Amino acid sequence: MQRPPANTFNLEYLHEITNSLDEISKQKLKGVILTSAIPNIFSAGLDIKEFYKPDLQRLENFWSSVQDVFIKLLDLDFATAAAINGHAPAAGCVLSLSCEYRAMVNGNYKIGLNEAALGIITTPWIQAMMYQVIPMKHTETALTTAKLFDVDEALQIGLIDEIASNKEDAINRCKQYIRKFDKIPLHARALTKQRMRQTPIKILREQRDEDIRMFVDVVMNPSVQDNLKDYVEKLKNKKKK
Ligand SMILES: CCCCCCCCCCCC/C=C/CC(=O)SCCNC(=O)CCNC(=O)[C@H](O)C(C)(C)COP(=O)(O)OP(=O)(O)OC[C@H]1O[C@@H](n2cnc3c(N)ncnc32)[C@H](O)[C@@H]1OP(=O)(O)O
Repeated sequence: MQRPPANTFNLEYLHEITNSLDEISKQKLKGVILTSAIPNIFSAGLDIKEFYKPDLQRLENFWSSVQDVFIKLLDLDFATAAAINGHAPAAGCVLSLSCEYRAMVNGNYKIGLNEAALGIITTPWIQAMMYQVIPMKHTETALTTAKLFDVDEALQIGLIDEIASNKEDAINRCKQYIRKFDKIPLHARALTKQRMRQTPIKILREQRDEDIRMFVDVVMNPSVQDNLKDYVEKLKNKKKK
């Protein structure tokens, strides 16, 4: 990913990603490794500008595109791994959770789902995605407290699989993970993966329209807009301090 300054996902970038995923899903690949070309930030999540004072039609398109990317990522037949070379809050964390394996570079980085702090509620398919990776009890506490974990904590609860010393090491660990499937028939691997991951996809497919309506309602709520205003200001003012 290379969308400076923080690899955030806006509508146009989500479309680009959708096209890339469509393209790579036609190829016979062994696996894909997601990482960031931006030092110290894997992804800062969804672009907050998309939901602060939004245009309604664009907001609906935006959330629909988020849903598309999520389904396409989870549905990829081949192995997916994340070399997390920096902060991975919110959708950055979801992106890594949608992969089968995660190696995170050691450093003063945070990973987790902090939506509640912004007044946004995590949707059931994201919750399901998270409790497929870490136990339900940890998921509930993490989501309700908007917890961002440091690297050691993330390893301890299983949010990441390994700690790497740097980006190259993280990528090599991802490659080693993907090589584990060299001798496994592709079809059997793909179907097993699909079945293991069907819960979040099923939840989302069954309620896509309702999910968009709920997201729009939450985002347009005046108190959420007030929260977002403060949050955007805080991010802007960080550099001035
Ligand atoms: C393959 C792709 C798939 C993608 C989608 C998958 C499906 C996902 C679905 C899941 C949906 C779940 C819902 C998620 C909701 C969200 O994601 S809301 C976003 C929440 N994000 C945050 O709260 C993170 C906010 N940012 C930070 O905390 C920090 O920026 C950082 C810790 C990440 C990095 O800190 P630092 O290195 O000090 O950089 P900064 O100076 O803070 O930031 C640099 C630059 O980026 C701007 N920025 C940062 N984050 C965002 C953001 N989320 N949106 C918009 N802009 C952001 C920040 O303002 C700075 O801008 P300037 O340089 O000042 O212009």
